[in-house]
Amino acid sequence: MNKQSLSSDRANTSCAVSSPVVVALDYPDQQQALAMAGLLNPAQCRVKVGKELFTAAGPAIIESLHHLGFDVFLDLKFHDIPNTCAKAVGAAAELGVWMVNVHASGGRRMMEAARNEIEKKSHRPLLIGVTVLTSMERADLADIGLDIDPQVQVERLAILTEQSGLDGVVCSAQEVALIRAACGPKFLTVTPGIRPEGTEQGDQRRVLTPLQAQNAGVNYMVIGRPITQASDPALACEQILASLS
Ligand SMILES: O=C(O)c1cc(=O)[nH]c(=O)n1[C@@H]1O[C@H](COP(=O)(O)O)[C@@H](O)[C@H]1O
Repeated sequence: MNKQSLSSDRANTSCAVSSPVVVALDYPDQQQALAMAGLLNPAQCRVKVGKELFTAAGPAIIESLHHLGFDVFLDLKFHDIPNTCAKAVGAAAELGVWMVNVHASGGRRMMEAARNEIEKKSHRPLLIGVTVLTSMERADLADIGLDIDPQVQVERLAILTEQSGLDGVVCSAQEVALIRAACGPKFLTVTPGIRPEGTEQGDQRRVLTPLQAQNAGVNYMVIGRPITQASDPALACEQILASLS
C-alpha cells in the first residue's frame, strides 16, 4: 500500500474512541510493541509511538497498529527550522496518524509552517505543541537559562501554540486549568506524567493520578510504564479506566 492510499484509508476509518487514555508503547522493537498492543483494546485506548520504537521499527509499526484498529499518536517531538519541521509533520500526516507533535519552543514560524503543511494533506492529524517536558522542574529550567516556574513557561508556550494555529499542547495535568483559562475550552491538553497511586514516579516530575487529571479536565492522558511495566498490563489499564468512570 502506498503512503497516499494509507492516508486516505485512515481518514475514512479513524475510530472515535471516547477513552482519554493513550498508552505509550515505549519498546525497542516491533514484536514487543505489538505484543503489548495485542493485550489492549482499541475501543478503550489509543496508542503512542515514540522515538525509540519509531527509530527501530520505522513506519511499518504505524501500519501494523492501524490494522489492529488503534488510533496512533506519533510522538517524535519535531524541533527544527521551519521548513524541515513542516516537511516532517507532512510525512507524518501521510502515515495516517491521529496525532503528531512538535516542540513549541521551536517558535511561532516553525509551528505555523507545520500547520500550513498539514492543511495541504488529505488526512489532517491533530497537531500538538510540547510545552515543558513533564520530567522537568524549576531547577532543570534554571540549568537551561530559564530561571522561572515551569507553569510560567508552559502558559507562555501554550498561548504561542494556540496563536500559531495548532490544536493543543502537551503539558502536565497540573497546568490544565491555567491553559484552559489562557487558551479557551476547545484547545486540547495532552498530559503525560500520569501516575496512579502507588506507582513509581521514575523520571517524571510534574505528575498527577488519572482521576486528578480527569478532574482537572485533560482531554488525553498519556500513560506508559504504569501500564506497560505492570505485572498484568491489561488489568492495569482496566483499573485506570475503572478509576475514571
Ligand atoms: O510528548 C510526550 O508524549 C511526552 C511529553 C512530556 O512532556 N513528557 C512525557 O513523558 N512524554 C512521553 O509520555 C510518555 C510517558 O511515559 P511514562 O512516564 O512511562 O508514563 C513517554 O513516552 C514520554 O516520551
